[in-house]
Amino acid sequence: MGSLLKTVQEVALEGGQVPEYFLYKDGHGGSRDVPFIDIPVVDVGLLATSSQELQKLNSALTNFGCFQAINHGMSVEYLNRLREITREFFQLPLEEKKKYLKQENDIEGYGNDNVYSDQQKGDWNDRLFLSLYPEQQRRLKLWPENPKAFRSIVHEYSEKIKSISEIILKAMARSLNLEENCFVEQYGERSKLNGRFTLYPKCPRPDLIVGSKPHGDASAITLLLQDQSIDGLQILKDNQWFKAPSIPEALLVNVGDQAEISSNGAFKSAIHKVLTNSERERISLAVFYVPELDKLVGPLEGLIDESRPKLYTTVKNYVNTYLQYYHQGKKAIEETKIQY
Ligand SMILES: O=C(O)CCC(=O)C(=O)O
Ligand SMILES: [Fe+2]
Repeated sequence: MGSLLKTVQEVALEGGQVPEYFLYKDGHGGSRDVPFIDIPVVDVGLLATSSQELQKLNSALTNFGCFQAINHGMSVEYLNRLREITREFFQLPLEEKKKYLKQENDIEGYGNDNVYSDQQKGDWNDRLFLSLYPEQQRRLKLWPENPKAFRSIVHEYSEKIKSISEIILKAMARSLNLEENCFVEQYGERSKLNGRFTLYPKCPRPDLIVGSKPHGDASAITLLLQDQSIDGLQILKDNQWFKAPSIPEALLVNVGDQAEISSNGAFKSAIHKVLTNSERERISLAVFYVPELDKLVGPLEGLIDESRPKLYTTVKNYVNTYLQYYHQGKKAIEETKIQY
């Protein structure tokens, strides 16, 4: 077992028979033939002053588990530059990318899924996973020196995402009538940002192969920069799959399992998946806001009362728990729910 020996990009380039490891039974690649969903658009610049915008945020996170964040202080040209740099990294020769190869049983670096069992099915993507923040925790050896601007632009993006996520977490608290620092304090001053740059190569059998399996994120919140031209991301709402639109100037922000837990279920971790495409490759850049490892994350006091008891147990280092369950095909969030 261990890591896949080849990258998905290599498998895609070789052509021929796709390894069994990627193939689901008929139709399990998911259907493209589903409607788009109108995910609410929230103006981040208005969250501090407009109660209407705050209400919109609350309703989006309650009903969809996500929103499209606009007016966050980054121009579309800047976001396109990040998309470009992501694409450029994956276009480098394999030998160059392999300098940043993820070691077995590590999660940081360039690679794809660790293989834990014979039953496991592979996601059709390669990625570069990097710890972005706090700065002292960066493993610069795994940060590409090519494209040349990679390190500086990703450094700058980390700082921007740090401040945007704090604005959002504070607004989330206020939208629940809580003191604005409730979430950020629970997650800790040294909460982490992890970046996941992903490439979904062209896929020969989109009907049988999945880009990313259905999942909720293990983060508190995730800020996702989607490919500006290729769709593929789908969101589950009321037990139905919908296509998530990509808005060039927006970040798609979703609730992860840990904000569902802290909000005592007021906000729902958005279940999502990614389809594959035979025509064009797709990239994305997800940044996960993850609490400090030794912080206790549980339903906030102000959200527990007689009519709404504590619905989740308090967790610590949830990402670890999440991964253990994930590889057994189970959902960690389900295991944290308290049954009354
Ligand atoms: O590629 C995407 O659009 C989504 C990626 C994702 O869900 C993840 O990295 O957790
Ligand atoms: Fe995700």
